[in-house]
Amino acid sequence: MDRVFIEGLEVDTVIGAYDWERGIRQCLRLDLSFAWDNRPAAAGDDLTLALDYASVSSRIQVFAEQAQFQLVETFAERLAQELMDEFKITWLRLKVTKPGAVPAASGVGVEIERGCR
Ligand SMILES: Nc1nc2c(c(=O)[nH]1)N=C([C@H](O)[C@@H](O)CO)CN2
Repeated sequence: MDRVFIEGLEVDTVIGAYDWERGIRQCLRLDLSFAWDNRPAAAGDDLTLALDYASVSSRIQVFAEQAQFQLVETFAERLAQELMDEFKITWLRLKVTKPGAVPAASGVGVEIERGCR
C-alpha cells in the first residue's frame, strides 16, 4: 500500500500530567504516515482524489489548539481516531515527541499504529 506522510509537524497544546503544565502551552512534534492508494490521484492528476497532507495538517493544528490532555498517549489516541474518521484513513502510524520533557533526551514520547493496511 502507498503512503502519504507528514514529518516534523510542530503544534502547541496544553499537555502534561503535572500541575505546572496545566497552565502553559508546550510544543509537540508529530510524525505521521497514512496508508492511501495514490494511483487514482496520480492517474487524474487530481488533488480531490489524494489524501491532502495540507488539509490533514490544518486539522491537526485545530485539534492541538483545542486539546488539554495530560498524557501524550491520550493525545495520540484521540488524534488518530479523529483523523481516521474524518479522512477515511484505514491505517496510520503516529509518533508524538515531547521535546523538552526529559532534558537529557532530545525527545521522548509515543508511537502508535492503528487500523489495517
Ligand atoms: N508515558 C508517559 N510518561 C510521562 C508523560 C506522558 O505523557 N506519558 N508525561 C509526563 C509529564 O507530563 C512530563 O512530560 C513533564 O515533563 C511524565 N511521564
